[in-house]
Formats: sequence, structure tokens, C-alpha cells
Amino acid sequence: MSTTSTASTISRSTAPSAASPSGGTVDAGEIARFSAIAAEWWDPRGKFKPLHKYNPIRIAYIRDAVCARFGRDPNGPLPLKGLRFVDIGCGGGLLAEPLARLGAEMVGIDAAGRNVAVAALHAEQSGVDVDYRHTTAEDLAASGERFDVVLALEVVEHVAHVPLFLQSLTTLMNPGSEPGAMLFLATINRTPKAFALAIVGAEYVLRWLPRGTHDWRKFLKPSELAAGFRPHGVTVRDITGVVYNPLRDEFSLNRRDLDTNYMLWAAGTE
Ligand SMILES: C[S@@+](CC[C@H](N)C(=O)[O-])C[C@H]1O[C@@H](n2cnc3c(N)ncnc32)[C@H](O)[C@@H]1O
Ligand SMILES: [Mg+2]
Repeated sequence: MSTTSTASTISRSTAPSAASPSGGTVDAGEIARFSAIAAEWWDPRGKFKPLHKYNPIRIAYIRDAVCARFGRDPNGPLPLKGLRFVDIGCGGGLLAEPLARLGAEMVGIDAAGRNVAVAALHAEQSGVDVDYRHTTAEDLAASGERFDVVLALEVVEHVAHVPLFLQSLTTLMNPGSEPGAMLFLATINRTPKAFALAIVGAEYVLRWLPRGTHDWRKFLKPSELAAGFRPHGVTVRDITGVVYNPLRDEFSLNRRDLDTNYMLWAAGTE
């Protein structure tokens, strides 16, 4: 993991774009879109319905991979106890809360203040301990805080500056974590099939998501993520597709089909 070039150095040296006047990872239009629907985060039939459906398999994937690497029993009580997690782009906390219940010491950050407020209220009402903060990955990375597990699920396709975002995620991985910090990422592939299913299907036919939620051009191929991690000494260790079965109305892992939704974890190059 590279600690030589800090996120703050990069953000200063990057030309500001229309999407991100600061030159950072925040796309103001994206943040406004998520803020506008923040009240719906915990409604399983609302605008985040696909995330609710997808959530149990994401939680199981993370729990099992972390337990395998850190030598924990995934079925034991509080299997993630003692491990420091950060959930980048945590939204309403759909991921942060269940992982905190499994024992993770959880920090959740989001660039949208309304999301953080909704997440914090829900955690309080549910009696779950999550440290929610309104900030960005690059600012948290620059602050020097480090984590055993870094999560960024369904976020990279919404950021303004992908190289800075990926660098910030790798910087947040604690170099002192044994046997080595993990980084989890989930996103949508840039394929014709993903255009048909994730945009036409989910936004126009099923109307699961508001139109304009996703921009196909911002989707990333697994090879592009791997190339983005490589300069920071981080390698993809596992990758799996996630497919929706309309007959069963459920998502499941499919290691042979990375064409639409996929999840991966990465760690320091050995
Ligand atoms: C599709 S939601 C995913 C939420 C959560 N990770 C989950 O999977 O349940 C994307 C989230 O990323 C946040 N976000 C977008 N760009 C961000 C950035 N540059 N830094 C931090 N959060 C960001 C949005 O505000 C939104 O809450
Ligand atoms: Mg998305």
C-alpha cells in the first residue's frame, strides 16, 4: 500500500472538473440525487429495494471472507469483534448496521449529510453502535485513520474522480493489520448486458430505481479496478458476479457471470 503520495497531494494537483469543482471525489449532482431520497433508505419497498434484496448476500460474502482471512468462526457469536471497519459511501447504513451487529467496530462515512443523519437516527433507534460521519474518503485518508477492513459497495460508479477514490480506499487500509487489511468493492460492469439489465431493466422496465440513477459510462470493468489498485500495492484476491433471478425474485452469487453486478475483495500484494 502506497503511503508516499497522500490523497491530499493528489487532490491539490488535480484539475477541477464540472462534476467536482473541488477536484475531489464528490460529484455534486450525485450527492443531490441521493440526498433527495434519503428518507427511503430503510423502506424495503422504496427506492432502495434492490439494495435490500441484495443485502443478505453482501453481508454473508464480507463476513465469510473476513472470517477466513482473520481466522474467525463465521457462525460464532460476534465473529467480527475487535476488527475496525470503515464503510465509505454508507448511505443509510444498510451494510454498516448488520456488520456492527456482528461485532465490527464500525465507522460509516458519506458525502451526503442527509444520509448520515438518517443512518445515525436509525442506528440509535435500533440500539446499534456505528460512528457515522459526514466526510469523504480522501479527507478521512488524509486524517491518518486506518482500518482492518475498508468497504465501498455501490459507490465507485457514483464518484467524480475514480483514481483518487481508489487511492483513498487503499490508503485507509491499515498496514499494521495482521494478516493484512482487506478492501471490499461492489459495482456494475460496463457491458452491453449491464446496460440492458441494470439500466433499461432496473430503471425503465421494473422501475426499481429512479431513471438516471446510473450512467453506463461510469461503470467500471474488473480489469480497470485492478489496474487502479495496482500502483498502490493492492491486488484483487477474489471476485464474484451477483445475478438476479426473476423467478425466485432474489440475488445470488455466480462466479462465472461478472457481466452485470460484481463484488470483489483486495489486499496488499504479496
Ligand atoms: C448507491 S449508494 C450505496 C450505499 C451503501 N454503500 C450501500 O451499498 O448500501 C451510494 C452512496 O455513495 C455516496 N457517495 C457518492 N459519492 C461519494 C463520495 N465521493 N464520497 C463519499 N460518499 C459518496 C452517496 O451519497 C450514496 O449514499
Ligand atoms: Mg449504484
